[in-house]
Amino acid sequence: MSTFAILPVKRFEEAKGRLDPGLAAGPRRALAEAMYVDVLTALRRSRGVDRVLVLTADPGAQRVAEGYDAIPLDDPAESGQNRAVLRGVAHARELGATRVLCMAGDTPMVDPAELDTLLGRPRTADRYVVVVPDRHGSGTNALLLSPPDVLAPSFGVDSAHRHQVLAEEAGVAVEVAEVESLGLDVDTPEDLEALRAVVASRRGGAAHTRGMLNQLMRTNAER
Ligand SMILES: Nc1nc2c(ncn2[C@@H]2O[C@H](COP(=O)(O)OP(=O)(O)OP(=O)(O)O)[C@@H](O)[C@H]2O)c(=O)[nH]1
Ligand SMILES: C=C(OP(=O)(O)O)C(=O)O
Repeated sequence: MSTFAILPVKRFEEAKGRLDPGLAAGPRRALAEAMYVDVLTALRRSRGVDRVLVLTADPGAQRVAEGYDAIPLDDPAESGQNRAVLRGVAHARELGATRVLCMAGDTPMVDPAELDTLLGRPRTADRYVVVVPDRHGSGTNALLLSPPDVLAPSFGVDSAHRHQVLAEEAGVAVEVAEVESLGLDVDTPEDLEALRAVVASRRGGAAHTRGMLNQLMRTNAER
């Protein structure tokens, strides 16, 4: 079995638009980059992930991917998460992947040990879909596909339910797996407050995001 992680990353200067105007453009960009590096770090530390494909048109994100032994793939179209993920899935199949873990770059708390538990869980079927919902139970923060083309990812509003319906319509076993460290994706100001709270409540995890938020607090305090 060969598990590839597929990580789509929007250009940092275009990312996290829903955090505007609460967070200025500079900190928004820095947050997007810090969260990406934390997700990439967790993927590289996960024993269950064999390779990481990063789909991005951002030159900085491409360079960081290489530094983490991930494979950067350009995304000239920049036509949304689903199209980017589909390109990554196709490339993963060419490289021999037998399943793919479709991730997002805005889940900085992700814990590699929890990824290993998710990926290592014995499954009787060869063809299956695992949906990891967000903390509201409506979004999809990770999608495990075996084989990689078992289902066309359909990220977006209410995607957790949609992915389950698509799997059922395809006659494929589907599992909804809550993963505590994958519950929080940072899209809205409310998500950002939740992130600040969870970072403050723990000593470890999300090192780059933690550092960026601490720097932001210091900068604001100096004003
Ligand atoms: N490569 C690539 N990644 C994308 C694209 N659109 C979104 N993503 C990534 O897909 C994941 C989920 O996207 P969103 O939650 O919508 O992130 P976002 O677009 O920065 O947030 P908003 O600007 O608020 O929509 C994140 O990792 C994004 O970086 C795209 O067109 N190309
Ligand atoms: C992409 C998704 O949501 P968001 O845009 O809120 O990250 C999703 O949950 O499928």
